[in-house]
Amino acid sequence: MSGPRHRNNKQQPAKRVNEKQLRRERDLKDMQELAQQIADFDSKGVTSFGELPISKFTAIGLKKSHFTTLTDIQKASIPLALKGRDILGAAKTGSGKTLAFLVPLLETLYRNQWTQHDGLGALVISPTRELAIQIFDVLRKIGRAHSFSAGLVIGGKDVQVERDRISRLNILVCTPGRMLQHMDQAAGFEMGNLKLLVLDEADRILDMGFRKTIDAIIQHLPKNRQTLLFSATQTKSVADLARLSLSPSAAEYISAHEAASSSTPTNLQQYYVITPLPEKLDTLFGFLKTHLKAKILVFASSSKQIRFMFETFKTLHPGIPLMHLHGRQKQTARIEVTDRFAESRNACLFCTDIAARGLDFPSVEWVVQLDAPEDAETYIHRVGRTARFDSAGRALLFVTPSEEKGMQARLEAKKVPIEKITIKESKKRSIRADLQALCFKNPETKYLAQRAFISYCKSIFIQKDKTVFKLEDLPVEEFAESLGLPGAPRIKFLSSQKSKLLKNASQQDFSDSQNEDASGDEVKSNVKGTVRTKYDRMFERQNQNVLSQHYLNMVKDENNTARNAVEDDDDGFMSVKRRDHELSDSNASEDETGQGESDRRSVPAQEIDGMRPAQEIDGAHASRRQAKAALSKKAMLKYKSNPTKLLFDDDGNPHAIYEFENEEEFRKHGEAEEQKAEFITREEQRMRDVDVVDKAIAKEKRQEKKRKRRERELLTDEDNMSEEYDEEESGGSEYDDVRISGGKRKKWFEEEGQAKRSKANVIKIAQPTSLDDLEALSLSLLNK
Ligand SMILES: Nc1ncnc2c1ncn2[C@@H]1O[C@H](COP(=O)(O)OP(=O)(O)OP(=O)(O)O)[C@@H](O)[C@H]1O
Repeated sequence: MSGPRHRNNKQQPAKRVNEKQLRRERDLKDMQELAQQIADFDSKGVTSFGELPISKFTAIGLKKSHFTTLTDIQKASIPLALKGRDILGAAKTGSGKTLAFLVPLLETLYRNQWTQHDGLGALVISPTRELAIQIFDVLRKIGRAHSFSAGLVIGGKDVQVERDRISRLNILVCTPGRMLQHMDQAAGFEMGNLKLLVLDEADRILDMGFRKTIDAIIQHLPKNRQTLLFSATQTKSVADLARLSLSPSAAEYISAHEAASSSTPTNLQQYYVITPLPEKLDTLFGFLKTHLKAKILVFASSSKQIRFMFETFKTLHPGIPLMHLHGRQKQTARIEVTDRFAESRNACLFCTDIAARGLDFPSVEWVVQLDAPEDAETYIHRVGRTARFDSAGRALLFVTPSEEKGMQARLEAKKVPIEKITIKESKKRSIRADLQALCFKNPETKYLAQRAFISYCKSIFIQKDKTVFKLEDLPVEEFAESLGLPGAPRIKFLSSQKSKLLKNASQQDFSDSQNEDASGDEVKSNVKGTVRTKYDRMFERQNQNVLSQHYLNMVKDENNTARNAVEDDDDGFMSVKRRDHELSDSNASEDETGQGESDRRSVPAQEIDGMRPAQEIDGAHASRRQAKAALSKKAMLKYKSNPTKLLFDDDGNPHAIYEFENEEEFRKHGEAEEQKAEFITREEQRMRDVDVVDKAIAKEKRQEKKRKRRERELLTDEDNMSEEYDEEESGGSEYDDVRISGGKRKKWFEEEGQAKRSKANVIKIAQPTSLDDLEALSLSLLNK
């Protein structure tokens, strides 16, 4: 080894120690200065991040991410949070709450000189995976100059891999369920040092669905931490705050827009339209057809409806790229869809409420709520996916006639300015016949339609607000028809709690009782996973050649995917029994409730338009198991005599099998085998003839329907053409929306009363040119 090198080696560590020492002293000095600046800081008149007493590392991250000016909630909450106060922050959707908690988070760890060896310093909890991912992305951007380690704990990934990394991280962004799993299972996962807890969408996290999980997580956390709660619809519940060890008197309640006249963004235009349930899909399809260049989010109440709409609309090609997002998808699919929609310029995303909160998709123009939200808070979050930060947006809510009054009152009470509109007849598209054809051709589609039907009914059944959502008002037969089904599937409400209620109560009492009853979540968990219908079993069988691989994958996906706590689940809650076709499978004749078809008939059930709440089989004292045993097929056999085979004649009268002819007479006609062959040929021919006649009748009916539809369209087109022309002449309206070639704007909907006004006292008649036209004209005049 050479001398000089040896000398260098000795000098370098000493120099390094010196440098480290100097840096530490410098950092300490910076930190003390920063602490002093924070203590002295007066937030009045502050407008930019540059004026805040924050570290240069956070300042670099903010600058590189192009954040310079503070939003209202950031101005109001960041200075207080930097001083170490607990915050309950409420501000409109899209107003920048994420930075309002992420900036103080980074600063807290920085001022505490947090290192890898200090373990977990900050925990951010989000109600959905998508939102957690988004928060994590923002954290990475603005925290890029810091040296903290951060991780995302959201499920859908290998637990072991997460577990190995989790204990080395300083910041975690998580969803409640997965976080608790790690807390309970990861040995050496220490949270005793935690300095800061953030609950984004706090009201959602603290509500029924997550209550137990959050309580369990909080038990693992130290009490002397700082807590920040943010949401567009904030909780002020003292009980909630006590659970988080927040004292309402000590915590700062910041409502950035409390004095505002509306609780939704000012640059958001909001409309509602009364749409009877059976017309919803037609109306939506018409809407999409007239907004092909827009970026649209469509909310429905369950993943089954989303899947049905997505699969069928995809086949019907409205002309806009379609995507779907719900909690039953695999995590990779969810991420892929979210990214794809974020990047799209024009697309329609069908989604459940997993996309209702916090998601920051750029440039969404329309939020359409196909199904009314469960409450005004959910409405506010859903519409908040558009008109974010300083951009504009529009929202359209579909309400059924029976929901209108209640929903309007709820929204008014929450300061939501919403305007009623009606849809122009000419812009409606009926897809009912197409859906019927799809269901008829494709058992998978029919199955999806049935599931969509059930889950919609269930969503109404479990709604807490019974003044808005009335199960008994659902036009079930028409609704089923609108989905392409030949009849309404019968639905049984299987919860024993409900059936006990039913036994003693009238239908009205039953509805009322739901208000006091446990939440939907509890209803779900009572019976979750316990009931499979014969159809479920049929579709699960792998050798079913009616099933495509595509459908099998869908079923598999459904079973494999980790269930999101926010998501719907009608498995085990209601069962479906198709009226239109029975399966001969002997297994299939009994569903998992133990009630076969005959038994079901013996149950005195109250039937509401196709929906049957089931009652306990044998009075209050018989247990389900006893009832099941008593009614099992085997048990029933002993009451039956030997079976007698019957034949039915053409008039439907039963005859014993040998009643028609004795053996001697029979043999006179020739050899049995020959007679059999003859009989088969004859019957086959007969079937073919009948088939030809049936097909001809069906074709005739179809043509007749088509002809009538064309006539109707012709008439309304004529009518609307002149109507549109009138509107154009009169200067159009603020709702003008769709540009057609040649620069003329077409309207998809019109103001309340507009249609009536323009049609009043005038019957516009197109010049009849053919016999068909004449017939259509006389029809229309008769109808006026
Ligand atoms: N100070 C700022 N300057 C510029 N853009 C900002 C600023 N703060 C936030 N934004 C942008 O505004 C949009 C909305 O922000 P953010 O997602 O934090 O809103 P939010 O209040 O959390 O909304 P929600 O209630 O829906 O969760 C984002 O695209 C974000 O990048």
